[in-house]
Amino acid sequence: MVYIIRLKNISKTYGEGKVLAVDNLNLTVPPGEIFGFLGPNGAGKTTTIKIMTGILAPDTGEVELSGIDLLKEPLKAKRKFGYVPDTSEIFPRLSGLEFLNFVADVYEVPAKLREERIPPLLKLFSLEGAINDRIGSYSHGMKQKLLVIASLVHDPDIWILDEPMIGLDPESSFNLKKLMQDYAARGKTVFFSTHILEVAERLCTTLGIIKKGKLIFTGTMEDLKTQKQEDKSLEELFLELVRS
Ligand SMILES: Nc1ncnc2c1ncn2[C@@H]1O[C@H](COP(=O)(O)OP(=O)(O)OP(=O)(O)O)[C@@H](O)[C@H]1O
Repeated sequence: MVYIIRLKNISKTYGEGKVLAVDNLNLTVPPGEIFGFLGPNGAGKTTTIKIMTGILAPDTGEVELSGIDLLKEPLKAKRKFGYVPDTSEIFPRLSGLEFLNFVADVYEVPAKLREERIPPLLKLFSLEGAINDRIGSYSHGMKQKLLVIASLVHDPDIWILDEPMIGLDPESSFNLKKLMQDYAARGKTVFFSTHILEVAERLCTTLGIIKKGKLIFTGTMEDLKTQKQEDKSLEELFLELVRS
């Protein structure tokens, strides 16, 4: 089996070892999946995503993205993914377009490809009219959409999003979900965290559930129903799992 994302024995503590945020986590994702990462508040989702994207170093363990060891070859591995963080704090003095060009410069995206990729995304998220305005004047949702577009300028193999639907209006949220599906249909991989279980149930091809830093389930919705021997909604099964 070929995996595009592989986390091996990842552990992470905060506060000089007092808080065990991620506890010996193992996770693999094959290409072409839409992987939904679920778990209660404080379960370790953001910490795992920050480790997966090289923002935080794990105490122990290995991260492999597209076959590249993130800890040994960070720059090479970081080219493989686009990342949408759970905060939308971006340079307030830059215009939206300056920010997108800055990101495209970092990833060395040629002008021709920028011209191909950026305008359709601006149109999709209705940002064309604001693209020359300073980011400081944007609403939370507009910043979020700009970050989504920025994460795709280099057309990465892996798209990692932390709580991406928060603050998006219904149309933008719909467009984002469609974009995720189109992306996976091209054989690429989407990994995102969410608390919106209806979205996860409809959109994800694989689910991962984390509780107190441990992965307590990975598989399809069907696998979850089989494991629990119950034909219930994801919401009901999820609550049963995390309460037990
Ligand atoms: N910088 C930090 N310093 C100390 N503890 C932290 C820090 N960041 C996270 N934690 C703790 O680590 C644990 C995991 O947090 P994390 O943010 O990864 O969870 P999460 O699943 O993303 O939660 P949420 O759904 O609320 O966003 C929690 O107990 C949290 O309080």
